[in-house]
Amino acid sequence: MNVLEIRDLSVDYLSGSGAVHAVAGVSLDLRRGEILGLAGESGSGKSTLANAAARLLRPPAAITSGSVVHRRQDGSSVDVLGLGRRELRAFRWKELAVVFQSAMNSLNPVSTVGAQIDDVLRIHVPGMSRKDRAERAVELLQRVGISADRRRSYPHELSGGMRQRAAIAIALALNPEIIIMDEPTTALDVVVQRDILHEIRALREQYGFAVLFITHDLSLLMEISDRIAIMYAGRVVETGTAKAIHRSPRHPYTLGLLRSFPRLHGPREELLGIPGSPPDLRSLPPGCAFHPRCGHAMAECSSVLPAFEGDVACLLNGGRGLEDAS
Ligand SMILES: Nc1ncnc2c1ncn2[C@@H]1O[C@H](COP(=O)(O)OP(=O)(O)OP(=O)(O)O)[C@@H](O)[C@H]1O
Repeated sequence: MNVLEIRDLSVDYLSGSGAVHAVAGVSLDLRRGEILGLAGESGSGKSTLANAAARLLRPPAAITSGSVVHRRQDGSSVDVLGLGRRELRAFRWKELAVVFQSAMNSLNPVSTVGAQIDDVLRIHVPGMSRKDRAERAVELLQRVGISADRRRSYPHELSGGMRQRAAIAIALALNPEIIIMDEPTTALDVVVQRDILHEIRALREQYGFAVLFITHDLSLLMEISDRIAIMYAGRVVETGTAKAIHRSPRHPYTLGLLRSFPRLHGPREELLGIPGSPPDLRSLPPGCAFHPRCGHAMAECSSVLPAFEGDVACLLNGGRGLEDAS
């Protein structure tokens, strides 16, 4: 069952030199309780897509088409793009929370982490006593591996990893069904990063929230995601279980991404990278936007836009993409 359904979503950044089509007709489901990884090179539209789903876009960004629907556990649903300001305030934190790349951007520098959790609880759970809020704050911090006495710390007094944990604790405060994490650990060193990611998985088991997890690092995503969606030039070009994407990527771009990151386990392989650079989103090449960089491109790839069929948008092998990439 889905908890979030994105349908045919398009987002432009309007600028003097023409509209940047950052997200172009994306349809994507986030299933209840899953960790869905969203990967793609810088500029492929991952953050724009996530921010649109969380209603965090600001001008010059404009949603030009599509819908985002949150399906609640009780069977009711929320038209996210149609929410008014007041409804939006209730929706955020309670039903959907976001953790950003830099915890410094999500945390308030002049307030202790305990006070910030308290704020969320005070505003959203009016009947909750001060004592219960304090207890809940301690419980949340402990859940993410921060000791109770740290609740009196200001963000600048914490390490980068601790700040990120604190941001996650705040996101968990109201038990949302959806958490969007935009490169939440990118700024951290690899060991801290992996610790936090494994903790997110453990918390997910406990609380059952679904995560839309964004990073450009596919090998990291493989470790923690149940399913993965790959974006290129504003479109989702492949989706699949982490296992399937790892074993047999169908889109040549996915294969290129896989080969551009060192593996965390297994034999060392030469890193190949993807030749060329992503296209200008103001004027995409005709056909498949990846064709100028694709080692498998056929003549028709430069004129026919591949439809997203099954799990992949690629014209190879009658629309099935790569048959065997191993
Ligand atoms: N405020 C803006 N005005 C104009 N263009 C923008 C703006 N913000 C983002 N873009 C463009 O939209 C495209 C998608 O950006 P987005 O940040 O969503 O990609 P991303 O895949 O999340 O990249 P990254 O991994 O670098 O965050 C990029 O080409 C970017 O330059």
